[in-house]
Parts: sequence; C-alpha cells; structure tokens
Amino acid sequence: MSPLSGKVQTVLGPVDPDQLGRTMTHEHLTMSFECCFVPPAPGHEDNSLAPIQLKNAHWLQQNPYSHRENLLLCQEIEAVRDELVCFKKAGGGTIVENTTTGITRNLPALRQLAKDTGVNIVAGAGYYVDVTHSDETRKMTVEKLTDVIVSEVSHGADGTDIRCGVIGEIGTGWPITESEKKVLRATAHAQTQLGCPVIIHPGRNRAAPGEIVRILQEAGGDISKTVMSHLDRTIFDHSELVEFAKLGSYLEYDLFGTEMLDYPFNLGIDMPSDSQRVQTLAFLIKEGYEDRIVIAHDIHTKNRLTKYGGHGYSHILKNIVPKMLSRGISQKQVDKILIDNPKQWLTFK
Ligand SMILES: CC(=O)NCCS(=O)(=O)O
Repeated sequence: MSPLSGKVQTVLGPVDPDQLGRTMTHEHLTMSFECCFVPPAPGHEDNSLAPIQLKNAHWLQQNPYSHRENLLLCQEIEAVRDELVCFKKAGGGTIVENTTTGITRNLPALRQLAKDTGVNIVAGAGYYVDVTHSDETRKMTVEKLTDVIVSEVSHGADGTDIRCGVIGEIGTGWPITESEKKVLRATAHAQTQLGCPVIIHPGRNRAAPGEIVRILQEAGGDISKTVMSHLDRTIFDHSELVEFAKLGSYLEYDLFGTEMLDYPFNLGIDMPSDSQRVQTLAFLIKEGYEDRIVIAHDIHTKNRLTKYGGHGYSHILKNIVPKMLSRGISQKQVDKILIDNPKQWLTFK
C-alpha cells in the first residue's frame, strides 16, 4: 500500500482529504503558454503589441492567444497571490495547479503561494502536449517516462523536494501523436504504482476523450480516478456526452469565465457561454452523473486575472454557484461538485 494511501498530497505535504474544502480542479497559477501563440489576424497587429490595459481588455478577451505578453502568467505571482487571498475569503480551499513539463512549472513559487495564502495547492506531474516535448522526452521509453512521473510524485520534481499530487494535465492533441501516446501509457503505469489521481487535456476533437480513455485502459489505467478536462469545448452533442460519461471518468467543465467568438485552435468550435455550461451541468445531473462532475476556470492567460479586468479565481464561487442554484441544481449537488468529488478524486488509493 502507498504511504500516501488515504491522503491528498499538496505542495506543503500530505493532508487529510477533509481539509480540502471547495476545490478548483483545473487552474494555473504560474505558467507560460508561448507554445500556443496564434499570429494576429490581418489588421490586428497593433492590438497584438499594445500593452495590456483597460482599452484593449475586450480585444484580449476575444484574442487571448494573439498577444505574447498575455501568455506569460508566470510574470504575475504578486497578482495571483492577491487573487488567492480573495479566493479563500470567498470560501475556496484548494487549487489543483495543472502546469506540467513544457509550460514552465514553478514548484518553489507554488509552495510560497500556499504558505502565504493558506490555500492548499496540489501540483501536477508529467508532460504537456507534443509541441512542448523536448528531444530528450521524445527519446524516452514508456518505462523511463513512468520512472520520471513516479519520481515527481514520490520524491519531488524539477530538482526540488516538492512533490506533485496528481499526474497532469497530460497534454494530447488530435490526432494523438506517438510521443503523446507514450506519455499516456506511462501515466497509466505510474498511476497503477501510485494509486494517484490523473487529469488529461484532450485534443480539440469530439473523438479525442474516448480515444484517450481507450489508450489509458489498455495500459492498465484507473479511469474512475481520471479527470477528462475541457469537455466544454470538446463534446457538444448530448447523446455523445452520455456515451462518454458511461466510460466512467470524471467529467470536467473547466473553462468557466471564457467568452470567445472565434476559438482559434479550432474555428469549427463555438465556445459555450457560462449559462450554457451550467445548462450542461444540469443535464448531466439529470442523467445521473452528479458524482462525476468537477469544475474550474483553467486560468492560463493574464487577461483572466482581476488585475486586468478578468473574472479571476473566485468567479465560480461568487457568480456560477448562484447561477447553478437558480437553475435547479441543489446546494447538496453544488457541494458534491465543489467538495466531495474533488476530494474523492484527489485521495490516493
Ligand atoms: C493550459 C491549457 O491547456 N488550457 C486549455 C486551453 S483549451 O483552449 O481548452 O485547449
């Protein structure tokens, strides 16, 4: 049995699961998203280079990936610290910080943020999408990748003694590349050894979540302890969603606060509004999946911080919870989504 069995591993060490409280299962506190810069559309070059300020806040909301400085959340540790204090005041307890190798994980900063604010922070092990894999990562066997991931959870990552408490977000694109498949298999093998939670970033195609579950399952992964992220931009058809839900992973709606007309990573996708996200949660609850839903904002760019006019890490607690209640979701179901389900998921077997 793992020494972590029955515990949740935060950047300050293992804690009792009852200490977590309301939990955002998919956020970033310090990361860089330069890998995903999207050149501005013709005529938008000036906005792309302008400083981040109130008069271009709306442009940034619509074009967050076409502004290089906006992709450097890692420069905002002070602002993030202030936001975490507000998150705690709003009733928040825990943030799962999903930054993995490839998008500039900063574990010492996470540890300091946890110490300064009293918010529990759970850090992520493993690798982001293929475009961020180094030559060294690509050359590794599944066994070697497994060893690295196990070590990040058991001993510490990035040359520190700070231990990750979840594997992921493990990045995949569409189609899933060979290097990403190796990482998925290593994730499943590491999960088998550790009994730990896993969280996956699927490619932007409705077939991606199911294909990932198949790969993880074939490698022995525990799907009941796996979160499938970003379903809000991935599966829209309700019967397809139910078919996916039957596979048994947690279903994550983690783009709360994102309002965008043209989603540049797949122009065929219409990003839903927060109201539509709440409608989908109500649908999944009606279908019997209230034990499998988790939610978050996935903040990964500067413009989403309140410092820049964004919604911040407390948006769900302050605005989405009242909306859920007004749309027939009970307080007990809200507590399941924000407290009980994350607790179950994050507790080592
Ligand atoms: C950091 C990250 O991977 N965010 C997801 C953005 S996406 O547009 O939903 O893929």
